[in-house]
Amino acid sequence: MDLSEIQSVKNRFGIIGAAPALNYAINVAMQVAATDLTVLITGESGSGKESFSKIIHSLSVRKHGNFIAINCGAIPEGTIDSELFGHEKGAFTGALDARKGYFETTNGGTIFLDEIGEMPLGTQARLLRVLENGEYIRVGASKTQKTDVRVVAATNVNLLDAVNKGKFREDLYYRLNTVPIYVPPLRERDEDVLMLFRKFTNDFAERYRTRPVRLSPDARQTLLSFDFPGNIRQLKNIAEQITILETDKEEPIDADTLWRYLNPVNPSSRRTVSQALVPLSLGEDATSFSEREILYKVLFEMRRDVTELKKLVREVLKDEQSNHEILKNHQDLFDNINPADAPVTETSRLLAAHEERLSNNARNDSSSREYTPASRVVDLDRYSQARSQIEDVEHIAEEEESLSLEDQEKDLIIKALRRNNNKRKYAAQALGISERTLYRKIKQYDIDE
Ligand SMILES: Nc1ncnc2c1ncn2[C@@H]1O[C@H](COP(=O)(O)OP(=O)(O)OP(=O)(O)O)[C@@H](O)[C@H]1O
Repeated sequence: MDLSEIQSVKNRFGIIGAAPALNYAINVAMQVAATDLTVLITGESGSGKESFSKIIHSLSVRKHGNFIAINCGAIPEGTIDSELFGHEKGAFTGALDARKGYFETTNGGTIFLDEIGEMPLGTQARLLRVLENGEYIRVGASKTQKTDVRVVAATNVNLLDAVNKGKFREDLYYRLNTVPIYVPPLRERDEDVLMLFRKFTNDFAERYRTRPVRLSPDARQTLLSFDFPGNIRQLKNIAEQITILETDKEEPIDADTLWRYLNPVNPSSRRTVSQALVPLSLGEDATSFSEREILYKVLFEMRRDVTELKKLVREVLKDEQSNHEILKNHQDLFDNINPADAPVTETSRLLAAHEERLSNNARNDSSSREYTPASRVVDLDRYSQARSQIEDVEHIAEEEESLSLEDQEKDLIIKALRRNNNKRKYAAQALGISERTLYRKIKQYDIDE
């Protein structure tokens, strides 16, 4: 194993970590890239499987061909055949034109089939055929076509279990598994946790124009002992939350504060570091725990946002109302205030920063706004509106509290979908869950899109 070559691949693909199991997996990917073999990447959700498919494509002779990543769990069962293999005009209701599938458009390149365990059995039969001899048939066609595509597949479920349950074809499993690559979970890469945390907090500090957080020795131990059911994706989310919410960057983050981010559902449960090693969800499988924990975290974050926002607006209202009193009693004096001399309170500074982030339009408008007593009265109207909006938010938050966890989950998903124009990919990103999980939840809760 040439460690310097492995390091250069890590640099090129932004892979952080030095755990031997990670180096081994990268080495296998580098070796297999040059061949045209089918590769199956296994590893828990969020462990970083996608980069491996890119390494394999980029270091192969197909590097100038197309690379396409498809999440099999995110495509509805009724359309996956047509997406992958294309269809003829009139093949089904709504097929107004013939359409090429990904196996046709990626001819000469690589297809990454993520969440392969979610592929319906009928599609598995078509995939096996294309893997065996490059042949496929468009939906609704009778003519066989040929393509030359390399397949890299990934799964975060045990495919042999799926084979035993009759959900996955055994012949396809062995065909895909020609070369397996195992991406280790974060808890098996102790030495990488601190390195990744530092990298993520530095990157987010740069993005949000703040200083990177530091961890106390106890907090570092807590991070090292945590299980990370959501793996690197979870660590990255936590690093982002801490960077934004822990505004006091003078002191290092202590273990209790860090624990609130690691376990927002039950923040008071941390007593000793060793307790962090105890499974948190006996009786629940790791996947459902990780999804639930992530959704809890979203809820927690929303609550915290609402609380922060309420605090902010109350402070601004207080400031503005007392200024309004002064304005009434000392109109003459106030008229003479030079805008440049006006005190800038911390809350108004925060609000301004918040406004700036929220809307470019606001930034454009602000240049035409003048700081006069009249405009401050108008501002009071704006803050009254803001107050009533906050009351609405409080009302919604109260309603949310009265909902069951399932209802809250459903509600969150509906809101995320609406906010993202029903684009599942972006809604899933906003919720911090995979597209496959989102798709399953949409079906589970029977959500209309
Ligand atoms: N070694 C790493 N260094 C830096 N970032 C990483 C590393 N591994 C993963 N990430 C980041 O973690 C996130 C999750 O990784 P990725 O999407 O590849 O996981 P996955 O195993 O494909 O998950 P899923 O099975 O849910 O699709 C991504 O934002 C990715 O950039």
